[in-house]
Amino acid sequence: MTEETWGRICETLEQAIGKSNFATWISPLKLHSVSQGVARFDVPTSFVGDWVSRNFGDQILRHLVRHGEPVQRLEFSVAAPRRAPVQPARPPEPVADMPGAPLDARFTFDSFVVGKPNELAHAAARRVAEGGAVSFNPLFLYGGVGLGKTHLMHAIAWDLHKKSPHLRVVYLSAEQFMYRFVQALRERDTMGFKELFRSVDVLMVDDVQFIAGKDSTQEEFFHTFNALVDQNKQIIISADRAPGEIKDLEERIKSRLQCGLVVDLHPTDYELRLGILQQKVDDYRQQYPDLVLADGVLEFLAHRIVTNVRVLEGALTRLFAFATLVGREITMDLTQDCLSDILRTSERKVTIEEIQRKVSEHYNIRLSDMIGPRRQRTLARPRQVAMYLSKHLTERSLPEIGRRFGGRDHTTVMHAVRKIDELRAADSQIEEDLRLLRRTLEG
Ligand SMILES: Nc1ncnc2c1ncn2[C@@H]1O[C@H](COP(=O)(O)OP(=O)(O)OP(=O)(O)O)[C@@H](O)[C@H]1O
Repeated sequence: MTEETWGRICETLEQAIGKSNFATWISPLKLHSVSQGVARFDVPTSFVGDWVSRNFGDQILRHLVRHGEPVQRLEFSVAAPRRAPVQPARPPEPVADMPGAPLDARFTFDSFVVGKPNELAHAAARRVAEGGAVSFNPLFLYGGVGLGKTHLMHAIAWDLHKKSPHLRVVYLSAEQFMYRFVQALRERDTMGFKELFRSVDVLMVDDVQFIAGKDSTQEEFFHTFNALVDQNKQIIISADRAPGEIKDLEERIKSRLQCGLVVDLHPTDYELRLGILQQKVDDYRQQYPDLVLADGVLEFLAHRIVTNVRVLEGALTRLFAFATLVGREITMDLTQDCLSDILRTSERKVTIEEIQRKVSEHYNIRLSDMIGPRRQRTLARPRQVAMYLSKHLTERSLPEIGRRFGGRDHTTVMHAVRKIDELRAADSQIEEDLRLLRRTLEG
């Protein structure tokens, strides 16, 4: 199909669905190809693709057929990443034959919001991005889903590219590493594979937990790792958990991964979520200055969507798209309507029973002692911790919490909460225990 035909179809569509809808949804589509009954379009985001497919798919299909195109199906794929808030000055030239995956232009240090939960990871990433002498090798970033590990790795790569364009910086997922390795095995070119990976200056492998249990890939990864460390080349690794906790990962790899700096990206807190939302809004306003957002909407979202940043971003994108589509200001009502499914699944549903179970596991006491009458310190302290967490992570009242802890009085719960607050300030072990427990419970 020619551009001209698509142009004519667009004119008809614009009349049918109105200027504003057309500008929001159809203009961003780029016809990629029509072949074997499938018309393929590039879209700026998967959200736009889904929306167009659901709301305008039939109309587009009808028009294509009316213009003589034998199309039975439409396909939308994300062509280029969304515009970055601050674009890197110049995208890096891909190094010929390098095995890396492309970098996302949005994932830069400028667009990374720093808060308490990620400040250490951010500082370490910045340090590595400065280049120069390798101070810790590898840098191992870990944390739950969607907390910014990939973002930081890409940011390092962008910065290194900008500062030292000659450096061979390679970013890829552990899955891609395995895929390349299997391909090399199939083509009997493992030497080529080894040479390629050993010639990089900076290697970043994302989601390394993927190679756990995959014996020969682990073996190859281990040798690549050692060869690069011996040459004093920087390695950056990410995973969803600490090296020691990755099941089925060889011990020697675990210990290698622990040799450098291991940093944890903690689950986001309210302030960080709000900061990220504010940054996205500022970014969006550059494109749509007329965006009207009622007071309290961002605070509401930051409070309610605690799962991960990806979900938070998705919620905001949907809200923007919806508001643009219907030409309405983003009010609290619109937010609740439009995001009801996300809000439902993001509700924090920690129960007192869960807290009791996790806390007794953590302190290695019996669950029955959590609610039982015994009062020695080794049992009373975990019980107080569990009461404290029940107060902070559930909506239960003090009397209700007391009842669930073996029928204790609400003043006992109050005392426990106060006691743990005091201990937190004085005893870093308690603070660390609480951090870990919160993380497992909320994660
Ligand atoms: N601190 C932050 N500031 C701005 N954006 C963030 C931040 N943390 C995460 N994000 C955004 O959240 C999304 C998910 O982040 P990312 O892909 O880096 O997560 P991840 O930790 O690699 O997760 P996964 O383990 O699922 O791959 C990205 O769009 C990223 O830009």
